[in-house]
Amino acid sequence: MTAQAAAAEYGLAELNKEKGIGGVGTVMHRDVPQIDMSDFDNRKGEIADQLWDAATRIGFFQLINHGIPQSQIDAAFDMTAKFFDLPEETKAQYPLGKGTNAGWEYKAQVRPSTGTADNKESYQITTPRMAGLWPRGSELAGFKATMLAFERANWALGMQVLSCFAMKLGFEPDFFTDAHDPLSPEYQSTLRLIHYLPMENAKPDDFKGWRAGAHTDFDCLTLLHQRVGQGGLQLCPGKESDGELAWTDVEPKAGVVTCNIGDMLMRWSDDQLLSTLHRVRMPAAHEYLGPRYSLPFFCQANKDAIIKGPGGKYEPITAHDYLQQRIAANRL
Ligand SMILES: O=C(O)CCC(=O)C(=O)O
Ligand SMILES: [Fe+2]
Repeated sequence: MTAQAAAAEYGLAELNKEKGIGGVGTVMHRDVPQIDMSDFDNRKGEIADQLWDAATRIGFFQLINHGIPQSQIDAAFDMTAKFFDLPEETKAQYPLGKGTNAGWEYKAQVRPSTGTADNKESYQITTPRMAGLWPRGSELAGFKATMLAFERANWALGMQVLSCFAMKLGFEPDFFTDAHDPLSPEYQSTLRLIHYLPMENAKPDDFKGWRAGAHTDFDCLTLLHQRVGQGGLQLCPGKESDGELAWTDVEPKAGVVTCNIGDMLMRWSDDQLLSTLHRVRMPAAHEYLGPRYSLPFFCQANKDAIIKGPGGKYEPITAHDYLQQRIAANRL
């Protein structure tokens, strides 16, 4: 089989797993490990052990003492709310280009698991592709500076986590940092601002959909910022299962950054690190019905990085080819 045919087959297998998982399922409690990142340089061995344990068992973990100041996270959320409050005509000047992960979309992301669009709008920041896509200072002062600084803070934290996985996988400590070099034109890590629409005036039928349908992330590692009181994220390990899926709530907590492994790192680790299925459910009628904001940062290896696991389980593929397959499938 050619490398291309093997890649196509792999992509299809991934997608087939995502079909038929759009059902409601049941809910159960599972522990999401918390990992203390303080004194990172001295405690790196211990932190790497904990990250490895979490990532090989459940694929999700929450970082505490992670070094991104709460004031910076709050400022990013404030700017996010202001951005989505802009008039539609203003936001429409900065549209998401197909397959670029840069710009604004409104109810455009269709998940293979549900076949319908997520009930949200989002704005993607992928730094080399932002020409003409930033709101002007006269439209939203301070937005660009706040978001660029926040993007870089997330990148740095993501690279600390990835350096632990590099160590465990037998790569050089900066192996993933080089593969996510932000100064390269091939850089494709993305900060996404998400606004899930308020449900106060929603019709009963609207509650039947999903804020974000079940999916796994395409990237290596996702760092997710959530607001306390704006829950709804649920995870479900073991996406192979064909019975009814059991989902676990991941409650937003003060001071934590919730992380999950994506498909790219799962492949890069020869399937040792788990990319776990997750979704954002609608609130129930008695719960908080206001808007929900979240800020995921996707560590996606640069386009020219070659994804090749230490044990060679899969054919090498560039991160570009790998991502294009997945983005095309989600029709975004
Ligand atoms: O908004 C959230 O809590 C999760 C978002 C998410 O899973 C994604 O954008 O991939
Ligand atoms: Fe996700």
